[in-house]
Amino acid sequence: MSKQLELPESFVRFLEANDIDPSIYNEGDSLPRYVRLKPGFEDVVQEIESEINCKMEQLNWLPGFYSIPPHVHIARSKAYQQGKVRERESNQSSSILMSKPSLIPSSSLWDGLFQMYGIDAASGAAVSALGISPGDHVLDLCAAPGAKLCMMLDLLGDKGTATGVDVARHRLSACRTMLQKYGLGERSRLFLADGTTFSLPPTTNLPCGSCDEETFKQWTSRRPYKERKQVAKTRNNFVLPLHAHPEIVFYGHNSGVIGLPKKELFRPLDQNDCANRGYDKVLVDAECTHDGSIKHIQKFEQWGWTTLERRVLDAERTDTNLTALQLNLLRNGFRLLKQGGILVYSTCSLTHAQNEDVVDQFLAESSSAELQEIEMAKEWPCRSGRTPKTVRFDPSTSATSGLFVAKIKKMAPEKNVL
Ligand SMILES: C[S@@+](CC[C@H](N)C(=O)[O-])C[C@H]1O[C@@H](n2cnc3c(N)ncnc32)[C@H](O)[C@@H]1O
Repeated sequence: MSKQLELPESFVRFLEANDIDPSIYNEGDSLPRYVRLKPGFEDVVQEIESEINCKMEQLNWLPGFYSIPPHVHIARSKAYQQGKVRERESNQSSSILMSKPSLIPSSSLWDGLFQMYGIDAASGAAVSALGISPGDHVLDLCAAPGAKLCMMLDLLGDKGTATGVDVARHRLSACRTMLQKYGLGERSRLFLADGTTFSLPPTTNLPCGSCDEETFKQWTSRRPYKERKQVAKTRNNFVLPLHAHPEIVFYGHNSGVIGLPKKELFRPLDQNDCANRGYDKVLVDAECTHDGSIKHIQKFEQWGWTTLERRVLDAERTDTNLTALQLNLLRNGFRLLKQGGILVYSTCSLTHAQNEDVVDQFLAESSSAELQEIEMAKEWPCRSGRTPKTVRFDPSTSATSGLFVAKIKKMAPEKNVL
């Protein structure tokens, strides 16, 4: 039976003000968990099932995704932990690993288990809406901790690049760890930067510096003394100070960074250049109040409801700031998009203020932005948002976490009619 959550009065008031039914938070225990398998690993489902000791139900509406019972925590499962030990002791690769040798990062044998990702199906749908093809240059403007970025990289395969941006250093470090853990770092770059002002193009050009210019060498976690000093100075700033320059915190071998002159990487895109040299796909998975993420809200029972008041409601109280941030992230993400490129705006809030209102305001001011029908959404367990063509995953009907998704295309700028 689902557990009744004792929501604090202030949160209930927030829900009422935003027309959100508080009873959705009682569903948390019955919502399934979702996992995604790296492409090419579909044939090892049975082996993984016996590892985690439960059945994985394939989703017929989202390739590569499976639901598992709510109580199964993959990372904490006995099978998972024993799997590690067994591999270490016997020093032999399991059949899971043996079956796809080319896809497996070489760091350690039991990394094979890391070809399975914990990611909600609604989040997977938002990434699918981008329609990523191998060879695209993709930008994730609010990337950390990185579950969606990993999926974007898997969709790119061995062509194209992914650039992840986030304003929180500790979250971006977790994102870097995740990319490395899953062996996905090769084509990615991570920047600690403000997504509302980030302006660096994808590194699609060949290095063009003269020999005496300082160029990027192979990425190493060891930073030069000058950089370490700089980082130490800002260590207590969990979030990047306003107007700070972007800092590159990771780049992979095939991300286009190695061999590039340092000043070249940090040369911003010219306003007029974006349409040609911008990104093919941009995800703006904006900072929000997270009220649609039932499991996230449930966690405050352990963390303490005062933490919820601080993290969720304070953010909401500074309402204009949060929605202004979302609008500015959307504006900048769209600016960095190539002509013909696709942007997806998503949040895990169920409020109209952070979703339809933001998108409507953006569309009203951007003549080259066109809201697109998400064709594949016809198969998704979602419903239309208040703005036609946008979609919403409602936890009570979709059996996923709550999510709003809007897909926007950059059209040719309208000619001035005299
Ligand atoms: C909803 S989370 C993103 C989740 C992520 N897309 C994923 O799939 O793991 C929102 C993120 O936005 C980041 N953020 C907040 N303000 C930002 C800004 N101005 N620029 C870039 N990132 C920002 C937060 O640090 C947070 O990591």
